[in-house]
Parts: sequence; C-alpha cells; structure tokens
Amino acid sequence: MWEASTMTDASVSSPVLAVENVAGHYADSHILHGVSMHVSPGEVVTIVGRNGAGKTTLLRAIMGILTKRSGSIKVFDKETIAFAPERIARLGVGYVPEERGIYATLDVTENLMLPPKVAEGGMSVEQIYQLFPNLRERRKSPGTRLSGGEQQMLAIARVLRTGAKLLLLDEPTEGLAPVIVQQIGATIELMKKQGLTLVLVEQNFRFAARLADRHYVMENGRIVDAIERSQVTARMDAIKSYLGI
Ligand SMILES: Nc1ncnc2c1ncn2[C@@H]1O[C@H](COP(=O)(O)OP(=O)(O)OP(=O)(O)O)[C@@H](O)[C@H]1O
Repeated sequence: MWEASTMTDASVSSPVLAVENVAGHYADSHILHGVSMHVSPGEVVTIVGRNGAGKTTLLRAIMGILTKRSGSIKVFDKETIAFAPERIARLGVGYVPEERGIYATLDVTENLMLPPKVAEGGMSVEQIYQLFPNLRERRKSPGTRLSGGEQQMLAIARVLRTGAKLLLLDEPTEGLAPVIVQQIGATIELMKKQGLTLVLVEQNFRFAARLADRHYVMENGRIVDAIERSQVTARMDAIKSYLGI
C-alpha cells in the first residue's frame, strides 16, 4: 500500500497551512475579510457556512487562483501570497474544485495521468485502481459516461497520483447518493490514515462531523467560529443556527 512520505521533525511541529488575515477580491467585490485559520499535519479540517459565505473563494485564495489577495498564506512554512497556482501546487497542494474538472473526451486512465506530478510519494495508477476498484472497471470509459460519484472519485484519485500532501476538496459530496457519500467518507478516512492533510468545504454537516478534527465557520467572508471535534455535540445548537439547519 502506498504511504505518504515521512514527515520531518520541523513539519510535525509547524502547521501545513497557516492563513493569517487574508483579504480577497473578485474585481471590485471584496469577498474575504481578514480570514485566519491553521491546519496541522494529518488533520482534516472543514470550512462550513451558508451559501455565498466565501468558502470556495477561500480555497481559491489558498490555491492562488484568486489573484487579488493579501495577508499571509503559508504552506509547509513557505509564504505563498504572491505565488502563481502552479508554484503552490508544486509545494504539494492538490485542489479538487466543486466542478471536478473531468475531461469529457478522455477516458479514466487518461484523466488520471493528466496532471503533472508535484511531489514524490504519489500513488501509482495501479495503487489507485486498488483503492477505487470501480474506477478500474470503468478505466476505458470517457469522462462523459461516468456517474457523478465516479467523477468525484476520479477527481480525488487524480490529485493522489500527483503526490500532493495537502488536499483542498470543495463540496465532494454535492449531489451524490448516500451510498456514494459513504464511499467518499471512507476514502477521506483512508487518506487521513495515510498522513495526508485535508481541507474540506462541505455543506453536509453530518458527513463533515464524522471526519473532521475541527470546523471553521464562515459568514460574510469572515471566520466567525472554530469548533473542535470534542465540542461538536455540546455546540450543536450554535452549529445549526450558523448553518440554518
Ligand atoms: N467569479 C466571481 N466574481 C464575482 N463574485 C463572485 C465570483 N465567484 C463568487 N463570487 C461571490 O463571492 C461570494 C462568495 O462566494 P463563494 O462561492 O466563495 O461562496 P461559498 O461559501 O463557497 O458558497 P456556495 O456554497 O454557494 O458555493 C458570493 O457573494 C459570490 O456571489
């Protein structure tokens, strides 16, 4: 089985991701207002909040796709606020956007092979097919013929091949049947066991609560609360009120 590369002593003690006072804009629209959050090695952290709160925009800022951003975003201790997305990816960051980005005319294996490797220790195609047997069965199918769940699995598998150690997943369960949501949950648990670090934007709080070490709550482009796993039960009323559930 594949293993994430061994972490150094330095990386154990410092966060994989440290976001400090980040502001972000789309043209003239000011969306992120002084966001701060941190993620330690091997943690699963979610960003939750209502529609339009700025969750996707925050992932785009971390990945460098949101170009109008300021403040500090350190990835594996490196300041990335002025980096282009390719340079951030090469630090070992993988991004699975909400729209998944599966190429319709390429088959499953071709889609898997598409992104360049960014770091040592990624999974081989064979290892990926061991982890996702349904993708092996569909390996010759073009992207258009895959179900939503298969596309999501493929989008996750694709970043595992690149060797990324910090994964940013935007709403991985959106629009998927409960049985597929369970499979995605099991995959995320496995990735955590392998030592990967995950940031998850998720609307499905019940799903998120099972997996996450900590939840950051976003409202109007600000982090308004941070709820540790151990506090979830006691703070359920507040969580329901934040999320309108
Ligand atoms: N390309 C864009 N140009 C201008 N404004 C945008 C753009 N994309 C998003 N926005 C605005 O930024 C705000 C935050 O959107 P964002 O997609 O980050 O929210 P979200 O919390 O991820 O919500 P959702 O769950 O609906 O995706 C919203 O007001 C949205 O309308």
